[in-house]
Amino acid sequence: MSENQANQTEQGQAESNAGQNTETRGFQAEVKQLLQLMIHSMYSNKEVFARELISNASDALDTLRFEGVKNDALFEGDPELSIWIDFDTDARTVTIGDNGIGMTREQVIDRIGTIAKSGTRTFLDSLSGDEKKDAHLIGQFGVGFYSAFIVADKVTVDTRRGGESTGTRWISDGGGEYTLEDIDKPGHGTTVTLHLREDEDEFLDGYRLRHLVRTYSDHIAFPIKMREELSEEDEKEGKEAAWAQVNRGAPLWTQAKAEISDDDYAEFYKHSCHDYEDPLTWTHNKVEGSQEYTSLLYIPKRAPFDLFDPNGKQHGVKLYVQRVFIMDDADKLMPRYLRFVKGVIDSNDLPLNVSREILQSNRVLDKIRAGSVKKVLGLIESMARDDDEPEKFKTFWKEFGQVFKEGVVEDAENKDKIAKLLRFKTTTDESADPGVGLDDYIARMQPGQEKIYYITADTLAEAKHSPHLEIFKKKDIEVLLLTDRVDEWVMAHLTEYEGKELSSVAKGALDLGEAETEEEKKEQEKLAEESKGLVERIKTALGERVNEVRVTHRLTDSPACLVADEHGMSAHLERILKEAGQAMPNSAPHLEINVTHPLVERLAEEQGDDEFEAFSQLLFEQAILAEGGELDDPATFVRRMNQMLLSVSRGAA
Ligand SMILES: Nc1ncnc2c1ncn2[C@@H]1O[C@H](COP(=O)(O)OP(=O)(O)OP(=O)(O)O)[C@@H](O)[C@H]1O
Repeated sequence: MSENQANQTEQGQAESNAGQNTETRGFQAEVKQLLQLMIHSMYSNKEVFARELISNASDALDTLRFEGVKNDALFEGDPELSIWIDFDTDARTVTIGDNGIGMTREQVIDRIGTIAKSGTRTFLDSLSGDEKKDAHLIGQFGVGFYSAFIVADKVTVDTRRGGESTGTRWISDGGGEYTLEDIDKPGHGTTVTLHLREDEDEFLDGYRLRHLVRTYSDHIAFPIKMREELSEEDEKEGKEAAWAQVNRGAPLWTQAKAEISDDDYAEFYKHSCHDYEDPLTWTHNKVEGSQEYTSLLYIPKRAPFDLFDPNGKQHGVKLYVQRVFIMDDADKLMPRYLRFVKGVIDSNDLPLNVSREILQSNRVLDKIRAGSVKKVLGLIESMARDDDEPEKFKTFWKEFGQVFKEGVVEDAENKDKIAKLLRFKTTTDESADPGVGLDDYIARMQPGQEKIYYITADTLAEAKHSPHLEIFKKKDIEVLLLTDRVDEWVMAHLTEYEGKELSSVAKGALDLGEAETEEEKKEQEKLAEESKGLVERIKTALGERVNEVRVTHRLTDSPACLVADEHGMSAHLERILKEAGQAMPNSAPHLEINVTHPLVERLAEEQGDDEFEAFSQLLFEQAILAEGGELDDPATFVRRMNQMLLSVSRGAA
């Protein structure tokens, strides 16, 4: 520890700048709310403050080391990077310091007076006030710096960015405001001083603090130093306690797997990935040969609240080169559909002064990324196969299934592997958790069935009750029920699996292949032949509203349904795109009629042209409604329906 560093543990050495430029500011409303929640709901986990503040210090050291490669002046001649922890029994304070990058005044305002994450307000509004549950939700968010207020009723941050002359002091009691003032700070970096709450004296104890560091921060890559305990004698003689390293200090991923316990892996994860819960699972690999890199990749237990926020910045996977942190821009290391993966990749092949521009298109990085994706897919596969711990895969699918599906579109190279891991609700097994896989579906296909059938809809109820499923129910053919928004998009790219075509039950002419007998096919042809006149009349009555009218064999109970073109957009997708504000050309659907249904038989007997037209329109419009669509002119539909009801009731009278 340098003298500069030691000085930083003492506050208030104001000289020329001290006390100038003082101002009081209010916290952003979200911060206030988060602080209150944190203090109340995290109390049973109050030790997290140490891990969070040490993590921040370690990140600041990482950043300095990265920026310092190009700008040596940032180190200010103090290249030995470390973190230190100290306490003062009389003042009742605990201090955590670092000689990292530090912050300018603007950065302090920006970073510890506001929450930069978008969607925070929505997140906070979703909190229930139920403490136990909220503690978990807070975990999703990442408790961060504010965890200091769990044990402190006042927090002082002294910070100076490397290369700047003036430092900044930030003080707050966690109420609604904080004050800022200029200070002279000899060493660059940050010290956070916690003025402990009344009952928190347990942290004014070297043994307790050392234990915390070893439990939670052992594998932080920088030395964490504390003053050694003095014997009574030494104390009497007024000896200065020496600083000594408390943590192991070697990055976890560089150690042999056999030496690392599950607890070590979990603690490292919580530290470096800013999570409050243990991870769901992980994979640790050392790759040697033409490429040399180590990856330690985790899948969290819970999706972050901003998983679907396009602007949401996830901590993601951090890239290190020869143990020096380079960046945590997850996009370069993981594809979007694996954006929930966290951890570390450490390459021996990239140059240390690698820039973001170089990383944009770099073959070494491309290979590392491809290798890491394979590892993650392997990890998910092993969860899916693991019959001893089925809960893990269920959790994975519940939290990340929707995002993972995007891989079918995004990652052509691994499409088949991804498809194998997809899980669906189906007509046969709606309660399967997390759902039915395509391999299981194929294994129980009906004799003669050649395709994998699916239906897309907004809700499970809508999918299950769709008239399109009637013939499938009759023939006991399983149909996948797809209700996620991404499903339409995913299925447009997943047209085949293991040589079997995937086919929408609401598109194209229905071909059940050999699942239909010759007799059934002949019967259908006969019905179609006999109904030619009726089909022609309906087509004339409906005009442009329909593309084609044909006799169906999909329906057993309903009189009619709509069908999209084989290669066209399904009505469901059209609706999604319209809702998203896209201009849609008006594509007329095909109307299929069930000529054995009493209503259609009755229609065939209708002699009056006006009545026939109104009846046909009704048939068409109820087919739109039955598949979850909206009518362009609902009032006219209601009028027609009422007229029909009246004439029926008059007829009955
Ligand atoms: N010791 C420090 N040195 C430099 N900057 C710091 C330090 N501590 C905090 N900061 C800055 O304040 C920001 C906010 O910290 P905070 O711990 O609340 O969130 P975080 O670390 O970004 O994410 P998380 O909420 O997941 O912990 C950090 O991103 C960092 O820019």
